[in-house]
Amino acid sequence: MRSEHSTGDIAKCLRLMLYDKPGHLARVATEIGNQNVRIGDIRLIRSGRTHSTRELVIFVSCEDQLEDVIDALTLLEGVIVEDVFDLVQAIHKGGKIATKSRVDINTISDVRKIYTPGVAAICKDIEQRPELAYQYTAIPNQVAIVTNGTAILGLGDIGAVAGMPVMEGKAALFDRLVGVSGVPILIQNHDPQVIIDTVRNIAPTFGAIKLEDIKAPECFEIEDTLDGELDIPVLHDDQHGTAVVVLASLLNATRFSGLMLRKSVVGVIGLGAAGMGISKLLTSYGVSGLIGTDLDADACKRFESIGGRACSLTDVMRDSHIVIATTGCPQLIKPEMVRKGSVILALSNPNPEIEPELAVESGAAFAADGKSVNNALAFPGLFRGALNIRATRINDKMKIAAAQTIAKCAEENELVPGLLHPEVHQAVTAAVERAGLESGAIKPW
Ligand SMILES: NC(=O)c1ccc[n+]([C@@H]2O[C@H](COP(=O)([O-])OP(=O)(O)OC[C@H]3O[C@@H](n4cnc5c(N)ncnc54)[C@H](O)[C@@H]3O)[C@@H](O)[C@H]2O)c1
Ligand SMILES: O=C(O)C[C@H](O)C(=O)O
Ligand SMILES: [Mg+2]
Repeated sequence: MRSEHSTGDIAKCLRLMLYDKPGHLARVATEIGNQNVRIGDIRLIRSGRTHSTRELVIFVSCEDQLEDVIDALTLLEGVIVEDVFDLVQAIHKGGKIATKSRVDINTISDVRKIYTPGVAAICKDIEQRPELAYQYTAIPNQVAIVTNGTAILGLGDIGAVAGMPVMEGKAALFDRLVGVSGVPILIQNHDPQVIIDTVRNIAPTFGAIKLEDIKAPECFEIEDTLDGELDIPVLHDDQHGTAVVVLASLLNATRFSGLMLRKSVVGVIGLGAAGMGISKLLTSYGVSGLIGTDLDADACKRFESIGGRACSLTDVMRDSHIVIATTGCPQLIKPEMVRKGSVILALSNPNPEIEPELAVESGAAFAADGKSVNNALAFPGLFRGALNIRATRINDKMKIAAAQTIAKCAEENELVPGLLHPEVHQAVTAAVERAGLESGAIKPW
């Protein structure tokens, strides 16, 4: 019987002991399908004489649906549900990152070279010529990922420690995609001055600073002050990484739909960190028809100070060719609000303001959510490129070059390429290096 639940994206793993005879696995799969549940990987764990054990990944929408699947399987002859576990929890056990040695330590002579007394000579060399730290330490490849936990995804102020899994995720992507060592720094404090002082004091450890999930308006003061004071790049990913990937997707969306981006009315819903970062980069790119809305009057004022026009949510939805939502409010955009032929980027994570499929069913020409239009397409190459040329900052020319490159890497009819596209991060790195060198974003040594 078909379940009343929708198909979901919570990944669970079932460990099943099954009769090992032809067709039995198919019956199990059919029963799971009858519950409106998709199946992912299937792995053979143990093969016995009469029974085998398999692990099946399934995607459910809620715990009740999982219970329905288990109940249905339990009723099938020759099926024993041995275990059920949550794949997301499983992958987080022990954390996702670690600091590892890059050198072999096999003999005591190795120890004397990498550690005391040999290391002292390197320390003295760096004392004499500080720039040698860029040759003889990990500093130029390390990026601090700094949060105070005030805007973790769209979950709000859940605290810095609760945000650690996101910071570890960003660090894991840094390593995997561009070989940068990302180091989470959790600062449990709301006072912008404390964040500024802390980051300034630890900055010598790093080649760059990535601010993450710090809410508006504090994020603006923190970034502006640190950017002015430090001679390494300081970039708030939620503002600028997001802006780059939005610009990339709009370059493609307007190409596909025949709109002219610079002449389009772009409506921004949610004028916090992401909304303002996006608005500033679009303005710098030459978009002049920016309208926007926020529940907070000060956020609207800030938007107007950069040339946007604040109005109501209804006005934004009615008047915009392109709508970009960054509010953290799932389902804020109702189907009846969607303007025919518009482009809708509902970017809040973990859940968008409107599901892209629903937006398209409701008349949008293109729609995407924050899982695909995600700043992880931008930040690895932005930082890798800046570190490679020892840039002192990541300027708008570098951001626009990154966006144009991401847009070019997309396949026909894709707004942006997949995150694991083999070339995108290398291509963005090269574009950022070029734009940084051409625009003088480097410090003379
Ligand atoms: N896809 C991506 O790459 C990406 C990147 C950054 C942020 N985001 C998402 O964007 C959302 C916001 O993040 P942020 O860092 O900008 O947070 P933020 O707290 O700085 O800003 C959120 C803003 O939305 C406004 N807002 C809240 N509810 C609203 C409503 N109903 N109508 C109008 N405005 C409303 C708030 O007043 C605030 O100004 C989060 O869900 C986050 O996951 C996505
Ligand atoms: O973390 C993400 O997936 C993107 C972005 O930085 C966000 O805060 O939502
Ligand atoms: Mg973020």
